[in-house]
Amino acid sequence: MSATYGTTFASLRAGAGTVWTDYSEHTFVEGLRTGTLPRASFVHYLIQDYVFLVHFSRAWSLGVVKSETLEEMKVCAGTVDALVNHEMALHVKTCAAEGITEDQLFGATEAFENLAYTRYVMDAGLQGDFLDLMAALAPCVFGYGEIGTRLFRTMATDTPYRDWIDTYAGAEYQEVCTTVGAMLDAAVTRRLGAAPQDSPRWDALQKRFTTATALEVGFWDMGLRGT
Ligand SMILES: Cc1ncc(C[n+]2csc(CCO)c2C)c(N)n1
Repeated sequence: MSATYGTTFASLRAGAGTVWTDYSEHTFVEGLRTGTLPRASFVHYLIQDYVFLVHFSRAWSLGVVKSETLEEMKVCAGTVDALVNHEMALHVKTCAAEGITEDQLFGATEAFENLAYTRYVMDAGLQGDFLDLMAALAPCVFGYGEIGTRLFRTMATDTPYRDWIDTYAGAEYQEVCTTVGAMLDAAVTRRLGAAPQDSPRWDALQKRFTTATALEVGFWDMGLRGT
């Protein structure tokens, strides 16, 4: 499954070891799949995730700044557009049904796990180059792609979280993952050559990816906790 998102992701995913499955098979994810996740946890997660996406849009915008090719720029700019003008709409729609307005979402107080993750990613990009930023962004993009695909195949037919699963399993989002995966492979080859794992930079990139994956685990934990 991960192979369809490119070889860089496949290597980083393998390098993250069990942290990857702690993320992609988290109890929160299992609750979405079976439908047993408490509604309050889901709504709490969505409110936090809205704020998360605001900051991820800023991080992808930094990707435009750090791009070295037009293709990199197009993918980053396209992701900012998709996030700000489309993906956040799922959050707005679901929260509106709970009586929560978009202004309230935008002004929500961030949980520490949320703050830690988004600012870690931003700092990776500010301190490093395009690859440092992409290594920190990658678990989010491909992880949700992988989770969406698996949940779509195995979900309980009556799970109330079908909209969420459909969003990430859908062709539109899967296409985003494929495009970002191809862009990432090209970006890595351009900067590190054909054997990137032999590069002195690889360990640092793997560390960024694994840390961002662990921060995804923390984000699910925060969602489950519901506070
Ligand atoms: C905690 C958390 N992690 C990942 C995603 C998924 N996601 C975040 S930005 C984006 C678009 C491409 O980068 C996608 C799919 C999320 N919503 N919340």
